[in-house]
Amino acid sequence: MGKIQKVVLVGLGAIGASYGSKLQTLLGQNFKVILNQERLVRYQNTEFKVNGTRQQFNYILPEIDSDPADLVIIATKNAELNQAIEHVKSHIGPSTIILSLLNGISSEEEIYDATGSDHILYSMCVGIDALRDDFSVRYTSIGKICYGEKDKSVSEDVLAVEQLFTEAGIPYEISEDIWHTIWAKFMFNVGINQTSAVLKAPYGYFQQIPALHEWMESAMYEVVAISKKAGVHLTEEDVKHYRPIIQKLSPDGQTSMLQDILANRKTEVEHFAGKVCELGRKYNIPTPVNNQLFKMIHIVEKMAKV
Ligand SMILES: NC(=O)C1=CN([C@@H]2O[C@H](COP(=O)(O)OP(=O)(O)OC[C@H]3O[C@@H](n4cnc5c(N)ncnc54)[C@H](OP(=O)(O)O)[C@@H]3O)[C@@H](O)[C@H]2O)C=CC1
Ligand SMILES: CC(C)(CO)C(=O)C(=O)O
Repeated sequence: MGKIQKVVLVGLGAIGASYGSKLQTLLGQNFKVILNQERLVRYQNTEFKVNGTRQQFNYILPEIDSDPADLVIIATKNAELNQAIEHVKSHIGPSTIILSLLNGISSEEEIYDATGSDHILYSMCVGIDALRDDFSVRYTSIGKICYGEKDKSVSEDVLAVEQLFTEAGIPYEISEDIWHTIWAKFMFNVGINQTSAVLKAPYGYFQQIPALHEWMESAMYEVVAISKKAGVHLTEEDVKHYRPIIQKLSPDGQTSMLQDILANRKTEVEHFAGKVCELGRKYNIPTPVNNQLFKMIHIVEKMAKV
């Protein structure tokens, strides 16, 4: 892969719009956002703002016939991933790099199953406190995108993405062991996203209330136990690594799962507690905290519909 010139994004939400606005500024017409017909009507008639600045995104329909993109970025929620893959498929050629910014530990495998692509870089973003309110996205910290090859090689694809992110001003880190990094992030989401969603607690409460912090970490330690059986070997150090990161987040900021609850959207609980409980059963490891969180979040989702 030479220089990345054409980028396609699917998922213009909190994450997609935050990083996408930087790519839009760098690439102009060579940065496209895929929307299906129903979304196109909604988005075309509305101003889209990131941190208060109007964005002129170039929207295209999934079925538009075009040359493959150099890079496809997927930034939907997990529940929308299958549909998003269908929407971008016609933009994926034999050398198109694919980057999935979704939380959880399964999106890259799902993308591989659906596309058979050999150019999927494993990735995730951290430290970003983006908030979405319909067509307005705001963040105080853009965090960084961590990515890499699952086999830890520094491939041409890795270097091409590095050049793009540098030119676009997107903070990034080429992870030495991206699979470990993704699992560590998964552990963090299992803790903070789920407890924040149940208590409707923005980050400020996690910064100030030790008992809440402890409850969050009790959910994370269940992931640590499972990771050892799964060959990833998270440790207490991985849990502690997130403590200063929480302190730096905006006190009013909300996890993506809390944002989903407040906006009456389906959450990603199946990909967090759901996955932990599934792996706990597989490896015979008790997961009482996540069992409760799984039930509670489903109840909270149902309460929104009553
Ligand atoms: N928000 C955050 O701070 C963080 C989120 N994450 C992770 O990043 C991922 C994305 O989260 P987030 O940005 O918060 O999610 P959002 O819900 O804000 O954004 C998802 C976007 O995808 C769009 N979308 C869904 N399906 C399609 C489709 N088929 N075609 C085109 N667009 C589609 C949605 O459009 P519409 O609204 O029109 O339905 C929405 O704009 C999640 O896995 C989350 O866990 C990771 C780190 C931080
Ligand atoms: C790490 C955190 C909590 C914010 O970047 C996140 O991944 C999310 O909100 O889903």
